Amino acid sequence: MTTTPDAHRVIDQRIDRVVPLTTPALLHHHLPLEEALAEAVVAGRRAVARVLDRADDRLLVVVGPCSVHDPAAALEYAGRLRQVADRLADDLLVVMRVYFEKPRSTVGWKGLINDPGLDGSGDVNTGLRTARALLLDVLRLGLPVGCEFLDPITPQYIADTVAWGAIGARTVESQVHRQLASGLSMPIGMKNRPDGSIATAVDAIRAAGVPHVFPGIDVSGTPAIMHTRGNADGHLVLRGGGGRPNYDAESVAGALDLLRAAGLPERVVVDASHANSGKDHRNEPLVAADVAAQLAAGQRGIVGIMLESFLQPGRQDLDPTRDLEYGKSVTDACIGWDTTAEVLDHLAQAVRTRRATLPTPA
Ligand SMILES: O=C[C@H](O)[C@H](O)COP(=O)(O)O
Ligand SMILES: C=C(OP(=O)(O)O)C(=O)O
Repeated sequence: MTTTPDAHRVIDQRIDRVVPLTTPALLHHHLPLEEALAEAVVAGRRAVARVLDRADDRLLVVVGPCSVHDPAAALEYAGRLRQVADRLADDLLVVMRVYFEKPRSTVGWKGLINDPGLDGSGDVNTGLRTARALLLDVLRLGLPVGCEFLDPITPQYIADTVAWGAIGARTVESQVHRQLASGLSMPIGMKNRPDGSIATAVDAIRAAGVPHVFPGIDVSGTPAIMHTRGNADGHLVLRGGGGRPNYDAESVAGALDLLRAAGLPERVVVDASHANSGKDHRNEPLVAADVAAQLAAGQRGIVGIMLESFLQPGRQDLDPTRDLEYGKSVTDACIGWDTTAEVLDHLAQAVRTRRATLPTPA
């Protein structure tokens, strides 16, 4: 006769502690997306899709800190960005990078949702609340927001505020993330893999473009079988990799060829940071200048650029023995505010030059 094994000896043997997680619905109840903001999100998503489709000849610019660790500094940044975004709105569609989930190569701080205390205490409930509150504040300032979706259940808590999303280089090959992208409501950028493989991101765009069925949670937090429609707004983000950049004209042309061969729209967003900058923020303006030159020379396949930028240039380590410098990244190094404004002006000028040399899109 078989006996039921003692559950305590077989279940959760490596789980130290289980803490109840708030539901998406409860978080939405406490921090609702007001009607005017919902309209702004819908308008933001539509505007991004139009730029991706080249129905709008502006350049999508996803710009902001590598990660948010201090909501006050992020909001100050948003206030400054809003002014520049308004000034350059004829040429640039500015979306603020408001990133709360950090995929790590090995280990490291995993972002504000995972660890809002920056100390490993892992208070995810506070993280989700802080993240959503900041997203609403940025929307109230009048900026669309972009973020990376890393954890497959996080989107139910925040995705209603997001106009542009990314699947990162480390997860672009994951079926879980491709399925997720197929059901997300906003355009999703697929990053090339850390080793530089663009084909993997092209596969991800194709996979996310069709319907999928997978287990998830609904907005009430109940386990649910999600039947998705497919995401037609998937696009490639070139971030360099395998020890070399891929923002130059030849690399861009090669990526557009791959997209064409896969029967996908020929459009790329260039990430000026990560392996394209060699993780040195001082290289970001050089990458942006190269992209600007390609735009000015008439390259219409480049529909967007990503910049890692914050109030102060550079980065700092999270060090519990020292106060953090205000407005400086605790993950990847960022360009500072003054450089950011110069780079955005330069890109806007390049868009105007491209517009002047090409027929207006239908
Ligand atoms: O964008 C941020 C980082 O590049 C990403 O989280 C990986 O960082 P890591 O290689 O330092 O872990
Ligand atoms: C982690 C990021 O980028 P990548 O996936 O390209 O490394 C990021 O943009 O924060």
